[in-house]
Amino acid sequence: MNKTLEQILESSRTYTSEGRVADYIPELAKANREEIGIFVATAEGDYYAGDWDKPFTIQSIVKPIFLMLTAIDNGIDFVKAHVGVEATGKPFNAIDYAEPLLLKEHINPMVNIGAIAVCGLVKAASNEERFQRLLHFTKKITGNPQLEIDREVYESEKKTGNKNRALAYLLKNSGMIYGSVEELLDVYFAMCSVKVTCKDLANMGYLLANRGVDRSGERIIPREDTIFLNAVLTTSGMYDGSGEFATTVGIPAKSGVGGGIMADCPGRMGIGIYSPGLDKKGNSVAGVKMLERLSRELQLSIF
Ligand SMILES: NC(=O)CC[C@H](N)C(=O)O
Repeated sequence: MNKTLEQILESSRTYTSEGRVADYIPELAKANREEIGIFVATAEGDYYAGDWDKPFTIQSIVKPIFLMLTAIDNGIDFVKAHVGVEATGKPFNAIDYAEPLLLKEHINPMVNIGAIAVCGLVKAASNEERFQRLLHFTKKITGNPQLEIDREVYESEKKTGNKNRALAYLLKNSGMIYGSVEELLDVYFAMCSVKVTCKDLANMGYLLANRGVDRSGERIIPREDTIFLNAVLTTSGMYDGSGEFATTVGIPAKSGVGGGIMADCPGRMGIGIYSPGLDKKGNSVAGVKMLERLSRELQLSIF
């Protein structure tokens, strides 16, 4: 299996030069687009190749974590009463929500506006507690108690994240954020800046693949929440590239503008990917290529 991963990685390496690193968060522009890594976590063991241990910020892959903890805290019916599950077909940071569309059923939790809303539904007495709970939960589902925030990326996004600020105020105006907007954005920016590796993402994917039970046998997420989450990831985890990704790879996955992709093949494996060169939609170019090849090689598509 390590040999297969090595081959897939090497044959996808040329695609690293096709992508562009994200620069709308200035600190992310420092990423080296030649880096490329893959990690696969299975019940039998771990397999990896390339820069699987290079840290990068989790960015949008935190969106399923918001959704997971909110679902655990409040139940799926509560979540569905606050946000929708239909793919928007729009870029992840779209702001062109006509007023009639600013209703919960049009707010998808895998794009920025919905993720900010869902972040605010995580149970906590204060936003500081909300952040601590989310970080603790992220450590648990990645199996990595050392996770920390990349302060530079956090400050960089906090300083320049005015579009997210605008989205959050739209939510506030529509009654979808309850407390302080700025404090909630702070939680959102800080959680997008958690530093992870391919291994951390693969462990998170493994948990989803294994219906919420980790490798030590401990149940971390209720089974029905993993089914809900995998369905949402399959239909909207790759932003407005989700349909194409379903046809070429065919497994639940979530990408982030840091260059990471977390994917899982239910019943089989969790996968963590890293390569920071992105396509126009914000998905890792070489990362998607590796997943296409892995899916073909191991017949991963769930369809
Ligand atoms: N697509 C992404 O990874 C977006 C996350 C990023 N922190 C943002 O809000 O813009």
